[in-house]
Amino acid sequence: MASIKSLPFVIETKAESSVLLHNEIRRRLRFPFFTNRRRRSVEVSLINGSASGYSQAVGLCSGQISSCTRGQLWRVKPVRAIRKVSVEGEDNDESEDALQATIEKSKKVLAMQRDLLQQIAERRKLVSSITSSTTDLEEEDGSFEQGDNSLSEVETSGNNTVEDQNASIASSSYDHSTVERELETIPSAVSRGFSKIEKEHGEPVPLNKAPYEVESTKHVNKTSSKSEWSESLPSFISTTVETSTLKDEEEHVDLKEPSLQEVNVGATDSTIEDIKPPPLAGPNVMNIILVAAECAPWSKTGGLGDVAGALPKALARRGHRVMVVAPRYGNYAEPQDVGVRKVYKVDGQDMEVAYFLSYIDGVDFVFIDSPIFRHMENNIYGGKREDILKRMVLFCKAAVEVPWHVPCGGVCYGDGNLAFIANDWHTALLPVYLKAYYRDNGLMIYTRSILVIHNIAHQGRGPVADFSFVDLPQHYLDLFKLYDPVGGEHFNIFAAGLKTADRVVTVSHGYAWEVKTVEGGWGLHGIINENDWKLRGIVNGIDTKDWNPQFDVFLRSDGYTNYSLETLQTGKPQCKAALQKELGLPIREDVPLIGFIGRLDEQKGVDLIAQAIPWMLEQDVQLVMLGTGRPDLEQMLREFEHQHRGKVRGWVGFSVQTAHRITAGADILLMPSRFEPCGLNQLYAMNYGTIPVVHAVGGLRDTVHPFNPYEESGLGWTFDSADTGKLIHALGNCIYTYRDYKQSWEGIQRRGMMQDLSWDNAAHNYEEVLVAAKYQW
Ligand SMILES: Nc1ncnc2c1ncn2[C@@H]1O[C@H](COP(=O)(O)OP(=O)(O)O[C@H]2O[C@H](CO)[C@@H](O)[C@H](O)[C@H]2O)[C@@H](O)[C@H]1O
Repeated sequence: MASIKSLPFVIETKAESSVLLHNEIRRRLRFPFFTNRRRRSVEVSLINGSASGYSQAVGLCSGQISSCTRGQLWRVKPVRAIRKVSVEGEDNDESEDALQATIEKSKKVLAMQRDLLQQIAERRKLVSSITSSTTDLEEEDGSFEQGDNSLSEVETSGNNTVEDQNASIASSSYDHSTVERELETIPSAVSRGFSKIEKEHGEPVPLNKAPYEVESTKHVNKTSSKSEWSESLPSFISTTVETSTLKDEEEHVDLKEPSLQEVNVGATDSTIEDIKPPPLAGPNVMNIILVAAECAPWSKTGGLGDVAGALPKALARRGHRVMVVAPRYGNYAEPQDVGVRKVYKVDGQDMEVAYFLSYIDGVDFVFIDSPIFRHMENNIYGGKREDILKRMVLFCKAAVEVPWHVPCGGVCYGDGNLAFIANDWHTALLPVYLKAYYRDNGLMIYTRSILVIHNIAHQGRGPVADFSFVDLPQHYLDLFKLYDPVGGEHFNIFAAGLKTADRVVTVSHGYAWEVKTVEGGWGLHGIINENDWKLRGIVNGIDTKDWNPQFDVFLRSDGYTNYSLETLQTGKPQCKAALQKELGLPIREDVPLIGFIGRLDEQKGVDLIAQAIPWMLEQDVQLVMLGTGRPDLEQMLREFEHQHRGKVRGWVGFSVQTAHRITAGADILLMPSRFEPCGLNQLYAMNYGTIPVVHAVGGLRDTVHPFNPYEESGLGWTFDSADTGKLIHALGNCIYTYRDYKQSWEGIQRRGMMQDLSWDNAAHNYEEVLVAAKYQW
């Protein structure tokens, strides 16, 4: 059986009209689903005559071509393979040239169609998201603060699946005339297909798993299934033991999930196949597993949680099969126990893990459950050094094997065409385990690992003796050993991860440069420079659904309001008044309200704000600071508030709702970070029409272009060194513009809000890195 999915082809024919052409094609290609309903499986049009006397037609084939013999496929040449296919009975340069010209022409036409489709799909996405947000508005009453790991929030996201499918039609290359029809029918077609499978198999089969993907995954899974080689497992892997009381996971699949055959039958349902557009990632489609110690909205201490919650969805929108693996710190409402149990050895002790799964917005969210993670959501990186280390060891050991053990939509990911994305030192052991336990032993040989640096200041350092915790062959010790003047000779997990990962990404271009310097590399600059060839900076995006003033669920009560570019002039002042009221500050529209949100530590430059406060108090401004962290800085916040109640609020705590409300209600966001790998708050701020004043480092320099009053360009104010005087200078200019140059101010706001800050660009760049890793040996 030859299978071609939405593949452009060129066919040569003597048919003189499109009716005859269609008839000929129907005769030549026997389509199993070529019924009236699926007539558009083949779209063809006559293009021109060729030297051989044949006419040429270009078209798109989006069905499965079955039972094709060479004879039946005579003169049908997939465009991509055109150079390789020799046409029987014809070896003519001239006709090859003509054919080539036709291909080029058809490519251009297809590209134009794709652009058009993209525009249509984006508009439809916008319309449907506005509709869904209106619905949400009526239904929504949840809050992150109570029941933080909000079911309501996640359910809201879950609703987007259909929209996302709809949006990704952008990449479809159907005939233009069919586009409108396609778009009209998609939502209902999707939901029909979805509910049909759900009904048949009890559990939804993810829509992004096309039949051929399921089939190939099945194959991968079969060929790389652990059970096939478990007889000869090296001793260090055999620490993975299944508990005797538990069912084999294959049995579990049989009982709870549809069988592979059933999945195939269901998934090849013509309705679903009909609406499945080709993935944006094209032939680069991969299985991707992002592994992180936190993942919003379930767990979050900072930007890493936001990234783990949002980047995977953008990768899934490109057509990849994507999973996130995070520890299960609490009793999350949505993820369900998949019934699989495994045991891993950590520091000589057997530890059992369970897996909880939830499929949201095209992503499989898998949570690893173990007593050592439970109730740690407010203390993810807390406790004794050895205890943190043990948690990360267990997490990484279990995460590497998730693609073998956790059936998602009925089918495990398997280890072919697979890449892990590990994040920061907490999961930097994953690339090391992947190499030491598996690839060094001929297992998972097609699996790759990317390590993302979100913050190199935290490295998982300890005494060299800590090596005993990570349970690796002795010759791996050198990977972890690092000497620097501060720590002396020590054990360094980030160092080992950076050396072992196939590729390294950091979260902005500026920071990619900084980590190679003595000042920015925090002792790891040497290793990073040695591995410069595999380092790339990719600026973070933002979740434009969660962090969007138009849809923000935290702006729907207490006097706040949703607003957009069109309603900026009324909506934002309303949010400002609501914030002033909520915090007990004088409600004044004319006073510049300055916000700060972030961890209270050295990195965020809170001390610079502290030094600037006497100056600020001389101005007619209000200052609101939200953060947790170093006890002395927390105390400082409380004292500021206590001493200057009419002007300053210092909110010590972690409140997602308050963070959203400050972002909406403030006029100015202050980020005097000493270093900032990317920074998300300035991106959120710009999306809300709040003007950032930042120290131009790392991602802040990449993303906040300074205001130029002569050209009326730029997005905020920057200062070039972590110095209180410079901060005051920049903030002073900002306040001056706020007061005296209203039009310029509005221009900055509007430019900020009009940027495309979504994850889509970043996801495309990550894809390039993943593909580079895939083909690297
Ligand atoms: N008290 C509080 N209450 C509620 N919410 C709070 C809060 N304190 C912080 N937050 C939230 O946590 C996130 C912080 O993200 P950042 O990117 O600014 O910093 P962080 O240093 O944690 O991340 C690291 O990783 C990210 C992701 O790559 C990089 O952008 C960054 O530069 C790097 O330091 C934001 O969503 C913010 O609103």
